[in-house]
Amino acid sequence: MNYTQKLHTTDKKQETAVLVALATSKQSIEKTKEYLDELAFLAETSGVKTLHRFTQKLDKPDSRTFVGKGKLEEITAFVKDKAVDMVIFDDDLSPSQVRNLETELQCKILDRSLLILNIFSIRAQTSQAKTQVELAQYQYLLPRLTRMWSHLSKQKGGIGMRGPGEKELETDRRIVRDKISLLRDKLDKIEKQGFTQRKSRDKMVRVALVGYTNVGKSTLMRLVSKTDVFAENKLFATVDSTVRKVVFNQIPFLLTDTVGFIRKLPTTLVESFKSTLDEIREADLLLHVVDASHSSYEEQIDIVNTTLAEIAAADKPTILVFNKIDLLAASSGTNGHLEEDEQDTYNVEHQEGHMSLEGLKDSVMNHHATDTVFISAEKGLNMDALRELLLEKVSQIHYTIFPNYLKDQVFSGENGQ
Ligand SMILES: Nc1nc2c(ncn2[C@@H]2O[C@H](COP(=O)(O)OP(=O)(O)OP(=O)(O)O)[C@@H](O)[C@H]2O)c(=O)[nH]1
Ligand SMILES: [Mg+2]
Repeated sequence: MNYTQKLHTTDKKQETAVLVALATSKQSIEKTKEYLDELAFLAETSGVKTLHRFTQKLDKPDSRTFVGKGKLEEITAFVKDKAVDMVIFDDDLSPSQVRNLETELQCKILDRSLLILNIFSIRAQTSQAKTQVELAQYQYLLPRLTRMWSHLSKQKGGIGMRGPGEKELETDRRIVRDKISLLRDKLDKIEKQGFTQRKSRDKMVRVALVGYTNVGKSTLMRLVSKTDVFAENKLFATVDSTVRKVVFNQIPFLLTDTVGFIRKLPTTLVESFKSTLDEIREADLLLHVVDASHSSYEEQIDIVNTTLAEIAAADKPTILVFNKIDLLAASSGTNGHLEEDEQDTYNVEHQEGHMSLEGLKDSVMNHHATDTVFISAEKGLNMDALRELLLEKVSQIHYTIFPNYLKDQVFSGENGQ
């Protein structure tokens, strides 16, 4: 697909963007700024450089052009002056808004969903994940197939290019619908295989790592399962789920690393990733990993819980794992210290005004009734506490599901290793 063409750092010239978001009656200016940080990080993960951010206070988005007239002129001038490749909006735009904005700005117009879809398409490794992303992209595209929004236009490169005429559009829509049903069939087949695979693992307790993107799930997975799992300071480093067998004190369990969540995760993505998310839905225990150093960790917990509810995986036994405690303000003996140049600006920005580990613990005690543990997966801090809690929970579940486990082990002559 043309509009999903990968924006890579390998491109000769790095693509540039300006970001736009509104502070509305429902969204404070502080929140808006924070969302823009995240949007810039998403752009960076896509290989796009952010040159400037525009915010505007409006009660609600302008129905024609999202921002008001004056702000649009300001953005247009900047885009012309700096020959900016694209303007990225933090909220979804209607097809007519896209049309009007394209006419005015004369460059590519993207929204957060499209950016996330693009990153997923870069990251997907397995044929299942690739198919899921492609399905999500076509579903995103279908209602937006207007004159200005077609992927089937000539090979101009980049994402969100100008489209063809009305007649070709009808053909395009038909092609997209056919493609969607084809991809659904393909996914059905892959899912059937996956189901058989999962069934054959029935004899073990299943634990899934869940959490907001970039909180350290893969880092923790690597530490616990002692295997190489890809982790990176980028959003959505993991799109495919990985399963590893872990044995603690003779109790085996399966640990799954899963795709991270984010605010405004495109619904088409959640839908087409349903089967990957089955790993979460079918888990016996969730390790909900939280970036304790992020100023909005509470909101991120809420977003994860909401997404879990959407995929029918709420109300499972859960351990809240507060990670990255090495980045908290030093006041406790367990704190590690991170060299300043080891962190990128994103982390630094979010470190300002941070509470200490004690402050965090107090606040968590007051808000969360679930089991909690405070660790640093990167520095290996407090891992014993996590292991202990995990072992306790896993054994509980293990002996509930497999009451005859020990007996079976003895009679089959295995030692449970
Ligand atoms: N300082 C610090 N950094 C950490 C810690 N754990 C993970 N990180 C860093 O956080 C970044 C994200 O880690 P990942 O393990 O890729 O996070 P993830 O949750 O798997 O992210 P996605 O797959 O993108 O959802 C990486 O740069 C890690 O090195 C920690 O305890 N302390
Ligand atoms: Mg990951």
